Amino acid sequence: MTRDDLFNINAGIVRDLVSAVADNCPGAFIHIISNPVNSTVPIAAEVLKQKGVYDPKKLFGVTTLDVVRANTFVAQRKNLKLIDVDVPVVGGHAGITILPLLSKTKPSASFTGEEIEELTVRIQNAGTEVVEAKAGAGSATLSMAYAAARFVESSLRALDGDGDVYECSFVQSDLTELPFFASRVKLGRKGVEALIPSDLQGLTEYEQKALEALKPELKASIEKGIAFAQKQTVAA
Ligand SMILES: NC(=O)C1=CN([C@@H]2O[C@H](COP(=O)(O)OP(=O)(O)OC[C@H]3O[C@@H](n4cnc5c(N)ncnc54)[C@H](O)[C@@H]3O)[C@@H](O)[C@H]2O)C=CC1
Ligand SMILES: O=C([O-])CC(=O)C(=O)O
Repeated sequence: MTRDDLFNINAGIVRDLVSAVADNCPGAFIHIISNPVNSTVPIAAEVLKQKGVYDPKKLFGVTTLDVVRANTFVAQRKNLKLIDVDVPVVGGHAGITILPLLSKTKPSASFTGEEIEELTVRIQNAGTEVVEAKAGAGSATLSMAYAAARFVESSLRALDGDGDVYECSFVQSDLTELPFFASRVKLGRKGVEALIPSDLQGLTEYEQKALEALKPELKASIEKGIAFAQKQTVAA
């Protein structure tokens, strides 16, 4: 089962839950973790638009687990302290749409071409690895909970006025030609305060190619979500 197979079940669940959020707490930060995130976030956006309460700064797809995995695998490979490692992961949250930018790893680390290929594929497939290992009994559970807790805590710090909160998230974006894109964002009291474009500048040839390669799949997933939501009329 892929994240996209979950579309038929989760699209309706996300539509209904977000519709309830729109009615009851329209100003809330909304964190969408249900898969396929690449489609469920656009569904949520459409529902909120239909309800007249869409604030793109407050709608987030939770891709934190991709960063957690990237940091972990890089720390293991390079014998670094996990707490020090930070790898931005951009694009989306499925297969090749997950693009770890290893050249932007902090602290700076060098990788052979082979290591880049191996780590990139491992990070992209880590969720599927767990889904297959559990064979129908669900997906990554504890690591998802950890990632969700981290993102929520960051959101709470931002709401509390901390001026130094950055996370990667799948949000409405103008960093590429796609309407939604995961990148590092600065969080503030009102939600997304700024998208951070610098991670996408000065990419290696490998990353640039991977970025172009992921766009058609990500675009199709976004459009699938929008089409689903536009076919339905949410009760006003
Ligand atoms: N974004 C991310 O990093 C990750 C996302 N996921 C996604 O999180 C979701 C949950 O995954 P698991 O916990 O493994 O699934 P699961 O099948 O173990 O749990 C799903 C839960 O949702 C409940 N549920 C079903 N219909 C519902 C409804 N209409 N309203 C409210 N709750 C409902 C079920 O009772 C069940 O407790 C999946 O969509 C999965 O793909 C999982 C791992 C990582
Ligand atoms: O692959 C899945 O359905 C679960 C998931 O999103 C992840 O573990 O990243």
